[in-house]
Amino acid sequence: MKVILASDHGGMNLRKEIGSLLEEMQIEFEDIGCDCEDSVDYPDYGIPAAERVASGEFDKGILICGTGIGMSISANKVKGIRAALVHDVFSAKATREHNDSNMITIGERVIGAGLAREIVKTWLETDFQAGRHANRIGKITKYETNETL
Ligand SMILES: O=C(CO)[C@H](O)[C@H](O)[C@H](O)COP(=O)(O)O
Repeated sequence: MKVILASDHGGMNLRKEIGSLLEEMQIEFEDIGCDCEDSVDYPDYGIPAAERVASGEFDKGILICGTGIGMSISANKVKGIRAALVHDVFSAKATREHNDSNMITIGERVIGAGLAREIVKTWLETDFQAGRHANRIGKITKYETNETL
């Protein structure tokens, strides 16, 4: 599995923590920044990361900003991306099983590093259940490709 990791200035510390987790889990990943002391704009990191997941270069992506919301909005503008904003372990599992989310977004200003690590670990280790959930994702994909439902 190949993972891309990005944040704005509001998510930089948690991004480094999640990078350490990925190393511990021996998961291949690329950290595209930011390397910012100053303020940056989350779409400048979230959209390029999402494009690289949508293209198939990476299997999954993890995006962090202050709340996770800006990154979620940005990533979900990219066709083929299902970015889930998650701040609890139950949702981390459910969004893999039900939504086949290919990106997760987290807010460094919302939860602590310990919970964020549990969330990411659960999210990476949970498989999509397909079945009825695949039909629902198929409808989203159809809408994205301008087909009628
Ligand atoms: O997009 C966000 C809010 O939905 C992110 O949390 C950003 O990190 C945040 O807006 C940055 O805020 P700042 O006051 O510029 O540090």
